Amino acid sequence: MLLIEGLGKNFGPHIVLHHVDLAVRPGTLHGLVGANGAGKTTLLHCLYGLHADYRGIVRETGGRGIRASTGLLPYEPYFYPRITGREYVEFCLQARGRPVPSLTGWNELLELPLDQYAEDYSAGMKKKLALLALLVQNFRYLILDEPFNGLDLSANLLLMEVLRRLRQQGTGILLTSHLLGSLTEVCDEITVLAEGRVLRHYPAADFARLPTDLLGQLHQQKLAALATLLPLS
Ligand SMILES: Nc1ncnc2c1ncn2[C@@H]1O[C@H](COP(=O)(O)OP(=O)(O)OP(=O)(O)O)[C@@H](O)[C@H]1O
Repeated sequence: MLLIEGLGKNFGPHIVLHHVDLAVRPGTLHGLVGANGAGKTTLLHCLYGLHADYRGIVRETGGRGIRASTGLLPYEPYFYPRITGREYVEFCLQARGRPVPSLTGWNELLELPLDQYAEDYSAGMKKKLALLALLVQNFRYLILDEPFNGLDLSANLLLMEVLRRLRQQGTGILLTSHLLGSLTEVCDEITVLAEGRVLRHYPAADFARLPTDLLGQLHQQKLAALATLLPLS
């Protein structure tokens, strides 16, 4: 299990995360939602070890360490100039000392032009390429920052099915998204983050309440302003 206990993080004087607790269990899909700037990406980066200067505890309970067992899909994957898609995946595997398997099977699904330069890919193709580099590695845990963002409709549906099957195989997945419907479709639990604090953890049985809760809790002031701008007749 990936465990976050009492996580706090500042950027200078700005407190971005306040004592956050969260668990990613094997064989479960855990969604993380929150407004722009709520601290989702910062939380994922602390969990993966991209920030070291946080408070609290972040650990993998199996003893293998988070980096060894976890793959991260960044919000905006970066690709070095003048490397092809295939070379990018090979680089990711070699950096971890892993053998490079055939990419054919997964790429029949993702349909990427692997011998073209990755920097010339569209935004959606770049996301698929970063996903491909994760999918060929059989991680025990995946941390996915906005995985649906930029993907077309069929790729989104395909990704949801991939996530369901990974869960079935025991992979623990933490993912952020602004697409609440996609999260409620696939997740086992959803955590709502607001201004760096956990507002509430929702088990699947409570998902039906999420849209109303989010509108009420996160946007009370905005709903009042909207009532002035567009009053209900
Ligand atoms: N490197 C940084 N230096 C200073 N402030 C930062 C840095 N990274 C993030 N922040 C601030 O931390 C806060 C949380 O940012 P974060 O990217 O974690 O939010 P988010 O919930 O992922 O937002 P979004 O939904 O827009 O992606 C924001 O106020 C942001 O400006």
